[in-house]
Amino acid sequence: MATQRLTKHNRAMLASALKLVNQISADALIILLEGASDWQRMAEIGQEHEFDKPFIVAVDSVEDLDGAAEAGLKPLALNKAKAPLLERLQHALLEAAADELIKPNDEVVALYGGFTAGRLDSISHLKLDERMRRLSSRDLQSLESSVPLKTLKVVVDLAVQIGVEGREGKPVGALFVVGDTRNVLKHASDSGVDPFRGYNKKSRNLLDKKVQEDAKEISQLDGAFLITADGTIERSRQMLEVLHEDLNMSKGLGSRHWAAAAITRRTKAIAIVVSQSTGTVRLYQNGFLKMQIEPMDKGIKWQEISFKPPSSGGED
Ligand SMILES: Nc1ncnc2c1ncn2[C@@H]1O[C@H](COP(=O)(O)OP(=O)(O)OP(=O)(O)O)[C@@H](O)[C@H]1O
Repeated sequence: MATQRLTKHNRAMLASALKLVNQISADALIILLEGASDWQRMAEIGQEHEFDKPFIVAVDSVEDLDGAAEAGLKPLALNKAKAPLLERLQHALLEAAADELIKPNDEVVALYGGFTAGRLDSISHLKLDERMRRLSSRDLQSLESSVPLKTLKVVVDLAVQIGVEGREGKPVGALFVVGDTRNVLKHASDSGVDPFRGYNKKSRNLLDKKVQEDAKEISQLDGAFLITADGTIERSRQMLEVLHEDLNMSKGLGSRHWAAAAITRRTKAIAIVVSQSTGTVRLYQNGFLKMQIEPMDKGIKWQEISFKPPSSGGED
């Protein structure tokens, strides 16, 4: 377990950051830490400054956050231990937005160690822009699907990772069809040996990090993943056979994207596709493109597509 001591220096920096939030009427404080800290003492320093805004503490591992919520802080697990500082900071903001701790256009004060290990030596005043909206789980909620938000977020995050990282230095595409699995199965057939078949449900659940890593490996193979609403991989390597005739798709999208849109037209499933050529993640529902996420350098940006019903012969 990693720790970060609340030294005299770190306490003084925390006090300055809290004062700054109050002085400039910022909306939240986010502290990037190297590990577990004295959460109780931190919360007390907050109280001493009459701090009543979101007090977010971000560390890499969820175990290090034990007791933070109980102390009245807002814990965030980043799982980004080896990433450069800016990426971790960006990720923390994105996660905080996704958890709706901060909002688009909010002003946030960030406290972190930029130069020396163990020392909170830097304070930034950040103005969030509209881009944050793209990360809100509200976008996923607005889909009004019977698939729980938790499952959708996990699959979208996994798809984004596949799009950004690829596999063994090569770009990889993927297709996840989530929910309404009974009906989706009527349009699916094996495209090869399914490596998940025969395993118990627990070892096929995408909420488990290990299973996510397995899915990344298998995404190199042809075909789609069929995921139940609770996140279980019901099948992988599935070829979907669905009629495309009443779909309007952007030019340049190939058969994987057509299959994704088409299956959501015929069933209540949501399809999440990673394009092998661009790393872009697209989410389809009812045959329509509902969300598009572009990979940007190492970070991610969410981009909401405004919903436009197709006109005859037009494009989506
Ligand atoms: N009907 C389908 N069901 C499941 N998977 C499919 C289907 N059609 C294509 N795929 C998968 O998509 C892969 C790429 O196909 P294609 O290049 O036509 O898709 P694309 O939409 O252009 O996607 P990309 O942007 O990733 O290239 C195929 O090798 C196959 O694994």
